[in-house]
Amino acid sequence: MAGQGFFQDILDGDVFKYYADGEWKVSASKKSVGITNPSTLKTQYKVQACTQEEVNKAIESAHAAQKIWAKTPLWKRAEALHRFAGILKDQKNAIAESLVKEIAKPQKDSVTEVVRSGDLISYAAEEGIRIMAEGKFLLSDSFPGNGRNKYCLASKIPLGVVLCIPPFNYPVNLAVSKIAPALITGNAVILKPPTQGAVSALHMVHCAHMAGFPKGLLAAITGKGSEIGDLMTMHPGIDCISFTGGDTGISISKKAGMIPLQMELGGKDCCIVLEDADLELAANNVIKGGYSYSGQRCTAIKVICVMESVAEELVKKIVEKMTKLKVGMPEDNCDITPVVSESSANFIQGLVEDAKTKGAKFHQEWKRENNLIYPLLIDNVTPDMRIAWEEPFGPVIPVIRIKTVEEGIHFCNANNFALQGCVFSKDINKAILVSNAMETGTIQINSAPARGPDHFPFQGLRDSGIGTQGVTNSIHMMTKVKSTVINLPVESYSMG
Ligand SMILES: NC(=O)C1=CN([C@@H]2O[C@H](COP(=O)(O)OP(=O)(O)OC[C@H]3O[C@@H](n4cnc5c(N)ncnc54)[C@H](OP(=O)(O)O)[C@@H]3O)[C@@H](O)[C@H]2O)C=CC1
Ligand SMILES: O=C(O)[C@H](O)COP(=O)(O)O
Repeated sequence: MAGQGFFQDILDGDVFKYYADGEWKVSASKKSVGITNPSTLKTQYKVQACTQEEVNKAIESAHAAQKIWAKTPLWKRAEALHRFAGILKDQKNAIAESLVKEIAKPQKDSVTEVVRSGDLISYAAEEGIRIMAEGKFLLSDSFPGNGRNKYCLASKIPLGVVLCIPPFNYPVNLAVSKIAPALITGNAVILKPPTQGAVSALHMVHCAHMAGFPKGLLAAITGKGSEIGDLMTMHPGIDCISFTGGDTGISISKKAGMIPLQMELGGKDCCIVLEDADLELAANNVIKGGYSYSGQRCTAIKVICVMESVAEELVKKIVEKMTKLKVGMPEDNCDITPVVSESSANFIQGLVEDAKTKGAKFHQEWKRENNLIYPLLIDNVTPDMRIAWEEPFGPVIPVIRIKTVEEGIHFCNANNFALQGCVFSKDINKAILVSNAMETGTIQINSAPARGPDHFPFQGLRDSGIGTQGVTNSIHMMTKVKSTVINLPVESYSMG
């Protein structure tokens, strides 16, 4: 049960506390925010609705703690992160339970998310030591007109306080993907968990608490993003924002000050299937890459552009494999579980109805039971249909039949989103040419799009984000350069 046993300190009655100054606290607001279980439609958990004063205080404490943390030896920082990772993985089943109940993630995927998060933390600890231990030594006479009378020692230093805002679909993994790089580089962290996913995130934070970080270094402030989000993203005490989510990120980028931003937003990942593709492989990847977690992944396949000569055969294979998808509840490890909210389900339904009205071919009947949407493959999709361009974030995939490869590349590049994509072909040379033409952050050749493994660079272009994630890139992004120049009275080689 959430908030029990190892986690008993984080619960106050039926409301989970927020975390600041190294303690679990009850907000002065005396208000809470309900978290609806997507499967039961009932309030599953409640979290504190924190106040502006509590936001201000947490950021103030974070700055104080960060000064001390920045002076903590790198190996000690790494040790604390390894402890955090170990405790988190020990608690994988308890945290998985809250993931199942607040975001309807299948139980097996929920456990995987927690284990993957522990691995990411440990990797960040080691990668961070290597990166932060290295600086740069420059000689002045390497630039024309200069003698060798200046030695420049350049090193990486922390930014200060990093605001980490993860989304509902990975409230643990996409939180630690921000928190771990921030901490190993000597920053403090303010975490604003997604409302749906907040309890899982708070359980993760308790593992960090038990690992023994300095008081105030990490805070978890709960409350609706629409209510306290601006307070945090526009706060003068925030030195960096790392955000993953929807187009909220675009509005945040317009409000934030002169600070480094790392934004990973939506995606419309295009799957181009060429005539020489291994269609069995392609079909298997559409199933795995398009329908897992009910398509609620920014890297999910969101449109298939298949050469018309092989379209019938590919569609037949996909449709047949779709019949094997288990539809039901996350507790039963079903493949297709309820989407995160009624509003999301309604949005998906809107896209489907639009496609129906405009003449798309449905290979399955539309079926919805509350937030549970049965998987659909919508064929003969044309550019006038919304689903050709918009991100359903649900178990619904459009198929566009193309006559030329260029048509597929056009669909990929004409979309506002540009996160990932994939191309299936047995000819690696052809696949590389197509990959190079697809203007997205990542292209997978002969496999479905995916963010993992988590040390790979991961970036969105256009409306899919700014900056690059992936452990190494996040570490670099959460630092700035400090130069110390030693000025010699004469050229350093004057003697001898
Ligand atoms: N790129 C990706 O990996 C993901 C993309 N998405 C896209 O986003 C859409 C909506 O998903 P959702 O998770 O609701 O995404 P949102 O962008 O609405 O929320 C993402 C995070 O931002 C917070 N937030 C909301 N408003 C503000 C604000 N004004 N200032 C600061 N933080 C804020 C949310 O908190 P709160 O929950 O309290 O609102 C949540 O923690 C999806 O349909 C999908 O298209 C969603 C998830 C992952
Ligand atoms: O934001 C998301 O949805 C995730 O970055 C996708 O990660 P995954 O490819 O590992 O599911």
